[in-house]
Amino acid sequence: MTALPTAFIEKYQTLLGPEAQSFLAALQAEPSKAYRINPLKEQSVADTDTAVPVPWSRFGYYGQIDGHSPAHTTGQVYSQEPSAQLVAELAAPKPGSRVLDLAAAPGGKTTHLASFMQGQGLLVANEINYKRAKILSENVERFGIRNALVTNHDAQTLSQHFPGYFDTIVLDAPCSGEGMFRKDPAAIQYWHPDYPAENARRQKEILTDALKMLKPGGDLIYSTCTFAPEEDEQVIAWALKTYPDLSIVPVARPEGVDAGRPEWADGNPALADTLRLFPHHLAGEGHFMAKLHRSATAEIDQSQGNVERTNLTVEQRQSWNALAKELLREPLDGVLYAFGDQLYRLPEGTPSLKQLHVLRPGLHLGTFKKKRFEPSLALALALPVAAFRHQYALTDQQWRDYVHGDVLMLPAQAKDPGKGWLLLTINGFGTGFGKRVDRQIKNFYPKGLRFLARTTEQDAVK
Ligand SMILES: C[S@@+](CC[C@H](N)C(=O)[O-])C[C@H]1O[C@@H](n2cnc3c(N)ncnc32)[C@H](O)[C@@H]1O
Repeated sequence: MTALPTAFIEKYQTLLGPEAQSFLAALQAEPSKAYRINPLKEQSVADTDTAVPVPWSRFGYYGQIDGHSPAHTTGQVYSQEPSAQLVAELAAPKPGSRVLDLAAAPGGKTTHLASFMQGQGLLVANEINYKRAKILSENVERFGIRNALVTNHDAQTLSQHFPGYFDTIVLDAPCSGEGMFRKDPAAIQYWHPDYPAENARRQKEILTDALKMLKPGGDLIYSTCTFAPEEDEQVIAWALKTYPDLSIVPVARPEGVDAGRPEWADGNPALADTLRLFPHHLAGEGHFMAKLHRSATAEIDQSQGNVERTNLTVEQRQSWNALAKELLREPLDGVLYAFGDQLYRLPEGTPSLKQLHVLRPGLHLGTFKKKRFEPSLALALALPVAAFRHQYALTDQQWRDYVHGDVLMLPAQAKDPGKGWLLLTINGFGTGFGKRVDRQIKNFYPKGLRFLARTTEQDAVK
């Protein structure tokens, strides 16, 4: 591991006293790996190790996920280090509520929040950086999330669209990343003594904009993956002083999780209700989090909440209806919305999308082509397998061929899966679409996602 900066070591020796030695030693140890299973999928995960649960996470287990495995590609699991798994647990949004994940890429908290929402309500997953927003959007698709808008805005611009709108906001703020030191040695290179203070300035700006979007009576979870008091207790102390309608919600502290340190900020005893996760006290990389509540009587600007309506032409509706009849056992309800040649089903109560930079407005249904409609991968990943009329279960080798982009041949002895569009499954989970023509199954796995999946034997001789 890259050596820790001397100024960093000295800072934590001063803050932690005799405890610093075990903290600094923990930063030299191997990182903890974990993942969450996806409750939006209907079955339990057969090929992952669920022996050791992450104690504070409803869906979390210790262990490493192969990013090229069927379990990962079909969205049954999401890799996320253990301490980060407490953030969405504090939020635990209700199905049907309005939720914002303001700094969302690559999607750890978004996928976790969606796990609580069960496809009901509106989840806005926003990311300022376009490239990262695209990765976020892919992860939303892979996880089978039906009720998310993925947007690409800075916090200030977003706040103008959604005044006083959200019941729950998660601000997993950009930070100095001291809790990333074990996982990503590059984070050590970025660090310098003024880095936490620089980050704190930006965090206060983003938090100011985030709070403009929080309803009276709503909750905001602020979190960082750093240990620096400037970015943790001191930001919350500043927020409590600046916004008298905010208070810290006391939350149960799981074993191994530390209380926040009032003495590292302005001494406000309420700061002891924030949470610190240290790698020398639990198996996780490190995090800080605070659950803030805005009083129900707070007076702030609130959005009028115009709802977006369908914008389909008659031809587009006919084209989708024809495909839906062939593909699905039951019609899909909800507001259909065309974005250029792409068709989406909006999350319930989606506000006006005008002037919003949206990468994914809800569930992607597919693409209008000349005189036909092509279903999307998102549809295969989001709906239960039983929703599709015709399915074909791939063997492991066929699945490797499929994700590689090859045309598949129906074996002579195979049971007739039907003609036309087929949902292809692996281990009982939808993995994409194929189109059956005679004994061939044409491959519709998106070109940008294709990869070479190795067999376990190939991995063994690697
Ligand atoms: C800690 S990461 C988020 C990790 C994510 N929540 C997850 O769990 O996968 C912080 C994110 O904030 C974004 N960011 C940076 N500056 C921002 C700003 N001014 N407003 C909003 N987001 C910002 C970064 O691009 C980065 O993706």
